[in-house]
Formats: sequence, C-alpha cells, structure tokens
Amino acid sequence: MRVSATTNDVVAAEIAAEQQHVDRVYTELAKAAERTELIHAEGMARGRTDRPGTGDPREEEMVGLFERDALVFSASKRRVSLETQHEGLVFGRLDLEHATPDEDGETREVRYVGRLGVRDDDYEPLVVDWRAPAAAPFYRATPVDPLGVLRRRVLRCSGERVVGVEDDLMVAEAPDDLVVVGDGALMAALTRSRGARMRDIVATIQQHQDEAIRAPARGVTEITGGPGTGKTVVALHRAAYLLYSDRRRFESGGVLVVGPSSAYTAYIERVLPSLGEDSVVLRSIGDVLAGMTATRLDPPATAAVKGSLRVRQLLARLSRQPIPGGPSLLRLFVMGHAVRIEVRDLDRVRAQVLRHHHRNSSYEAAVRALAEVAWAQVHQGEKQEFVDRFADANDVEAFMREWWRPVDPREMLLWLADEALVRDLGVVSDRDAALVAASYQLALREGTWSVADVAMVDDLHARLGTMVQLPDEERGFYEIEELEDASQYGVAALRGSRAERPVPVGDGEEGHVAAVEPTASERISSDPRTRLLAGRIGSVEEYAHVLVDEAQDLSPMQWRMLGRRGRWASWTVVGDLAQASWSDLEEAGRAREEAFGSAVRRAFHMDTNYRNAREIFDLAARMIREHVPDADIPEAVRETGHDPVELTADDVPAAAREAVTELLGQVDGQVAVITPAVWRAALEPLTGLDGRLLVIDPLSTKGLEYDATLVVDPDGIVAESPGGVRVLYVALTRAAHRLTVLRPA
Ligand SMILES: Nc1ncnc2c1ncn2[C@@H]1O[C@H](COP(=O)(O)OP(=O)(O)OP(=O)(O)O)[C@@H](O)[C@H]1O
Repeated sequence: MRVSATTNDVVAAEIAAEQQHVDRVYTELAKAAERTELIHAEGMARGRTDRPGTGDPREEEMVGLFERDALVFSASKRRVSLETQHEGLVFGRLDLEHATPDEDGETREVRYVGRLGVRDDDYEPLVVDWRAPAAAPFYRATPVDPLGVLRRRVLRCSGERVVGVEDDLMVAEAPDDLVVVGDGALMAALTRSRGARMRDIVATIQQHQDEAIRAPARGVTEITGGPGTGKTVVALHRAAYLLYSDRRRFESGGVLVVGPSSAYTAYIERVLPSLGEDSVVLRSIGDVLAGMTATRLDPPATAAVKGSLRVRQLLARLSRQPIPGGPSLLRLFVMGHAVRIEVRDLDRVRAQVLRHHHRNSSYEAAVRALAEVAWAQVHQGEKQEFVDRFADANDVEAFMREWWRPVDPREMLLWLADEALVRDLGVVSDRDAALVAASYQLALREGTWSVADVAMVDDLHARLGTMVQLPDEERGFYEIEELEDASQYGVAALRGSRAERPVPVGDGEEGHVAAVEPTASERISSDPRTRLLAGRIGSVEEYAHVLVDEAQDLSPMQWRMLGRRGRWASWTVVGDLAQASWSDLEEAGRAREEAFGSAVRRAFHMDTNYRNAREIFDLAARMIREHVPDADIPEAVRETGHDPVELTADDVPAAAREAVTELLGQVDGQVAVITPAVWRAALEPLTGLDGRLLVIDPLSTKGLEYDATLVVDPDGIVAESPGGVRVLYVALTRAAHRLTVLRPA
C-alpha cells in the first residue's frame, strides 16, 4: 500500500524508526572518530588493499577501511563544514528477501546504504558504503529484475535528522509489514531548486548511471548523451567509485578532473568531498599546466589557429630560433690562439645541438659543439686540452649566458608578438600571422594569457625541457661576470639579472623541478610582462586517471596537453557533440585518439534529461534538430506546466529587467541572464537586483545549470561563436524550471 507523505501518522512512525537507526550510526561514528584520532599517524595507511584483480578489500581489511573512512569523513566534514545542503550520511535502505535462510533461519534482511561504511562494536555493518558491492542492488534493482529487493527506501535527512522517506516497491505486492511511502525520490530530487554548487546524487543514482559509475577502471570509458543527462555528475561519482575500489592506485597515482572553466570547477567542487573524497585534483582547461593560469578566451579565428595541430610546426620552428637580441659573434683567445665564430656557424651549431637535445638542458652539448668549431679554426696542439680550456674560458661562459640561457616557454611564446617573426617562420598565412601577433601584443598590454596559450606553452615546454634553478650563490657569481664581458659580444642590451645557467643533467634528459608559484609582488605587479612570466613552469604532472568533461570542446592542442598527463592513465571522457564549440571536430578526434593510444574503450550512453523541464527542453530540441539533424536528443522526464516565454522588445535592457524580475519571483534558486557580448555591458547592472542573479556569456555556462534563465538575443549568440547554434543549444538547456527568451526587435 502506498501512502501519501503528508496525510498519515504511519509516515511519522516510519521516520521515527529510521531515526533510531540513524542515531545509532552517528553514535558509532563518533566513537570511531575518537579511535581514528588516536591512530591518526597510521590512519591513511589503513584501508588499502593489495588484493589483485577486483581491488575489493578483504573482510579483515574492512575494519581498516572503516577507520580510514571515519578519518576522511571527519576531515571532509571540517572542510565543507557540513554545508546547508548536506544530504546526511545514511540515505538508503534496502529490504531484501533471500531465497535461502541465513544461519538464524531468516530470509529477510535490512541493509542501510550511506556515504561511507560504518560498523558497530562487533563489526556488524550498520551502513554499507554506496560503492561497496553490497550496495549495488540499491541502484540496480528494478521491478523486472529486483535482485532480491522488496522495497528500496531513500531517507531524506537534514544533517543528522531524518525528515522524509520515499519508497520504490520492486515487487508487485508489498508484504503486509512493509509500508510504502512517498512519490519517488528521483522526482523529489529533480524538482527542488538549484544552488550555486552541484549536489551529489548518491541517493538517487539510476540503474543505467550506476553501470557507468561502476565500470572497470581500465582503458577509456566514454559517457555520451544530450544536455542534462547527468554525464558530469555520473563521471564524478565514478571518480569516487574508482578511489574506493582501488585506493592504492588512484590515491597515490592521482585523479585529475578537467572541465571547461573555473566557474565549472567551482560549481562541481563540492560533489567529491560530499562523497568523502578530497584527493582529486580539479582543474579548468586554462589551469592544467602547473605555474600558469588563463581564463581569457581568444576571438574565434585566433583560437582556431592556436588550437589546431598546424601550430605545432610553428612552435617547432620557434623553439629553434635564436634568442631575439642575443649575441651574433663569439670572439676570444684560447691558449694564445684567436677564435672567431660568426653568426652562420653559430646558427649551424644551434640547429645541430637542438636536433638531439632539449634546449634548456643542453648547455654542455652546445659548449662542446662550439669547441669543435673553434678547434677546426685552430687545429694546433693537443685537441683535448684545447677543448677543455675553451669550455673553461670565462669569455665562453659569459657568451653562453646570453646565447644559450634557459628560455621560459612563456617568454618564447611572447616572441610571437613580432608579426615579422611569425611570418618568417612560414607556417601560417599572413592573415593568421597578424592574428597571432596581435594576440600576444594584447597579452603584453594586459598581462593575461588566453586559455589556448596554455596548451601552446605546454608544447614548447616539452620541446625546451624544464628550466632548472641555480643555487643563489652560483647565480651571483655569473651576474658579476656578465657586467664585465657582455659588451664584447655584440649584446645589444643587457637583460635583468634573472638569467640562469641550466644544470646539465645528461643528454636529452630534463632536470625536474616543481612549479614555482608567483611571488605576491609578481602577482600584483603593474608590469604586464612580469605578471605573464610570474612563477615558474614545473615538470608535467602525470595521473593514474584523467576525467575530461565537456570533451567535445577540446582543441587538438588541448588533447595533446592532456595526453602528456595521462600517458599511463585510464580515462573517463564525457561529452556531447551537439554542444561542441570547437569547429574542426575531425582533427580534434584524431588528437584525442592519439592521447588514448590503444587502450580498450567502453561506451555508455545517457538518454534521459534530468535537468530541464520538458517544456524547456522541447524548445531547445526543436531548435537544434533544425540545424543539426543528427543531434543526440534525450528525453526530458519532468513536466512543470510552464511553457518558455518568448519576447521581442525594442528596449532590450528594460525588457530584460522586467523578465528577470518575474523569474526571480517564480523560483527560489539561481537565475542567469545569458547574453552575447553585444548586450553584456547594458545588462550587467541587473546583477544589482538580487544576489541570486548573474549575467554570464553563453560559453561560460558550459556544464552549469540554474533554476531559471533569460536567454538574450539568440541570433547574437549564434553569430558571435564559432560553435554557432551548438552554443545557443547550450544556453537554452541551462534552466531547470523556467526559461524566457528575449529577442531584440
Ligand atoms: N539520478 C539522478 N538523481 C538526481 N538528480 C540527477 C540524477 N542524474 C542527474 N541528475 C541531475 O541532473 C542535472 C544535470 O546533470 P549533469 O550536469 O551531470 O548533466 P550533463 O549531462 O553533464 O549536462 P550538460 O551536458 O548539459 O552539461 C544535475 O542537476 C544532476 O544533479
């Protein structure tokens, strides 16, 4: 029998019964937290399993797991300060009927499911971790295949208090002693209002989502599906599952989650900690390379040049260029013989050394090659002695400090501000050369990098090798030398004293240093160039698992950048081609295949839209079907009875104000005004209306959602973006409950 949640004392009795169990769990958890404080030193070492294959822990290891979980839980509890949206530790209950009785002759079992596993003093499970095999029926049971489940119950909690229960019956008729309450937990979860942070869905994961979450770690797991189908949230639960099922591998090897923007990382950052995991690295695509942060987007035509693989040839040639303004003549005496090496020979030596070595770790190779040229000029006496004396000469050291100083890949990229140089490199058309040069002139004026620059710097970094910092005193010595001798070498202007000599560490090998963060004064420097070059680029960080969201938007160069971080990794890749903002999907596809290598692939497709009310999604689907007939259109499951409002107005700002005021009155959560750049300045003042309101450009809404949206000037959105209608499709599918579309007359 199903009873309405508001009309019956039975419900109150059910809640009270569940509360008793939840109280017991929290009491045990408090005891465990005390215990774990005592064993803090060894805490994190517990709960690791060396069991090969499945990675499932042994029974005796569960004790360790529980201690570890309690420790992690209390840590993450502090970190997220059990935020207002906290769903509670225990969220599910299964009533099972087994075919064979247990040792006490019972066929019935009650099993609770929660964010982590909790046992009582006798190590009897009070709650099973949602990721444990024993919790799988909570997500997998269906009336067609109930897996022994009679009733699945979701407990709604506010902190430690049970405030509601929602049941699903898995058998045709409930046994008399089982009350069935509520209208289903999923609908309740989908109807509520959206906050500024994404919530976990651990209590309402659907069967097809669970299959993707628990898929084996190996290889590449692709999750595709239209807007709002839960791809992101499923992928994040998968990251938590992987950490649970093979903690040793993924915690020590690292899990990297990459998304389109810092707004996106801020939006999802709470999900994993709420599941008890805080060891995952979240990065926006402009923030993947340690030591560099970019949020600015290039104009589409410039981004297309910078993101395509063609630019690699440009960078290859750039990396072999002499340092602009560097010396063009080496002149000195060695053992009484005059040596004079002119620019042609210098160029030849540079090309020859760079054929076999990274620039930033080939100091000695370059000196040896110069010594050979010098010896060819002199050819008198003992060669080895001559070469040694040449290499030791102060004049050679001083020359090398200018001619072969380590080059920061970011500094090298800025050489492209010189349009003549870009054209001379001979890879891109004159039109593209002008676009590229203009973008670095802008960078030098503003002191900001664009998102596309990060993958270019990463590419140059791989070519140049990591810069190695010299100890201070050694650097001091060279600074004095520099002042004495530099004028002899045709050095036009002396740079500041930041020049360093690399520490050679063997042919082609890189010295590894971690990224150095910018100092406070560098970060706030008023000099744009200082801001651009603040800190230091570190060595590439590799990961055991890389999760890429909004993968359809990555440029080929960005795929290469991620490939360097996931050479030995397994992958989870999430995307929807109909939402792509990168224009050359074929080239991006090739770069992506290269990043994955020959790893096994498995694909999951999501076809239910959990975000948008059906009325909203119908409008978006009509639009995209018209332009992209093969778009992957999901089915929206929820109806509100409120059709989207479509307006046309002469005075766009005034009409926008009226429309958002209405939307703010209709929903409890966030409202976004999604606008192309042309209306941005005029609409920005609307943010003063309410703290729940924000004004945002269409591309920045990727992966995000709001209770209501006002989409301004759809044609303007299509016109300003290289993704065209696909970006408009993104904008139209951000609202959960209400949508208004405003067109200028
Ligand atoms: N099983 C579920 N239970 C409750 N809410 C869910 C469930 N699955 C998805 N959702 C909700 O649906 C919304 C959309 O999910 P998500 O952002 O992961 O979709 P997406 O496929 O990544 O969307 P897009 O491609 O448009 O960015 C989120 O609010 C998410 O919490």
